[in-house]
Amino acid sequence: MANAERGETDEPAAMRDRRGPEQHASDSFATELAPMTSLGIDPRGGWAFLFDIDGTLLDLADHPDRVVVPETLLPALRRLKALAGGALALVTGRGLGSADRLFGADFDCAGNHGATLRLGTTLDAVAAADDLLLDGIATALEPAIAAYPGAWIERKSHSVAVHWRRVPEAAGDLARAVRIAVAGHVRDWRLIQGKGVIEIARRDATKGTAVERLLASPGYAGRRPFYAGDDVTDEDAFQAVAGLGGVGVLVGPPRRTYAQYSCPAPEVFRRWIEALVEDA
Ligand SMILES: O=P(O)(O)OC[C@H]1O[C@H](O[C@H]2O[C@H](CO)[C@@H](O)[C@H](O)[C@H]2O)[C@H](O)[C@@H](O)[C@@H]1O
Ligand SMILES: [Mg+2]
Repeated sequence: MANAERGETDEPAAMRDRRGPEQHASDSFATELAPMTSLGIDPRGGWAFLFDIDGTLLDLADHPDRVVVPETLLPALRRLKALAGGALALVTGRGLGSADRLFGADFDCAGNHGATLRLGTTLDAVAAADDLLLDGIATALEPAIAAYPGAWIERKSHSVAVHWRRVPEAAGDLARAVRIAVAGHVRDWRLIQGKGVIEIARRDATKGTAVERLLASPGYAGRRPFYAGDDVTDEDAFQAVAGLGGVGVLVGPPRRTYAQYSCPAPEVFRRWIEALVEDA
């Protein structure tokens, strides 16, 4: 992926955040991934299936509201959920409402990069929101955004995301503006440089903590996690899943990752899910 799309660096932001001075970027990263086709998964075999949304289940689009949920995907996910005894959850950077608009509220969902969790109909706000701070940051960013028509701010319950997918040349300036806006708050807030976006998110909630929380929840506890994701924020989840004896699949072009398996594209991943439930 181009630097402009990720921001200014190829190094996963989630990694930079976590790494202490004594560690090196290559620690624990896989250098070669096994193809996902070499994975033998029995959907009834005690797995908990955890899927990222954008770039994993769904192809990326130029705006989060313009993604398409292929009509074969929902029935396949429902069937997989049934085969897995209900242990299927979405783990996304989107807010819960945004995820539910795409998938219905049929699936458990960890939203906002781990800051929120909905299990069935039970909403568990894992982390406290800080509306005052996030509103202030969003307001402070408005002039920088206005300089680049096509860039925009997504204000979520627990984060602010600045999108530049439509104006990749804005990546450097906008990332800089976000760093400045968040400068006095880095003790509690971190930056996630994703695909065409930079997000301000809580430090105490990640997709890794979401995985751990899910796997400690009724219906998931005692199962082996299977996690598929595509972006830097999924690295926290891959690491958590590895620690729980599970399997991580990186969807998209190979890169340094804590996942052990690879899948070239969301379309291939969807076909894998469909074949898995058809064969079961
Ligand atoms: O964790 P995910 O489920 O992968 O969600 C990550 C972010 O997804 C959305 O933005 C990304 O997808 C958009 C639609 O394809 C795309 O236009 C944008 O450039 C991507 O960054 C969503 O808007 C964010 O809130 C999520 O954090
Ligand atoms: Mg993703």
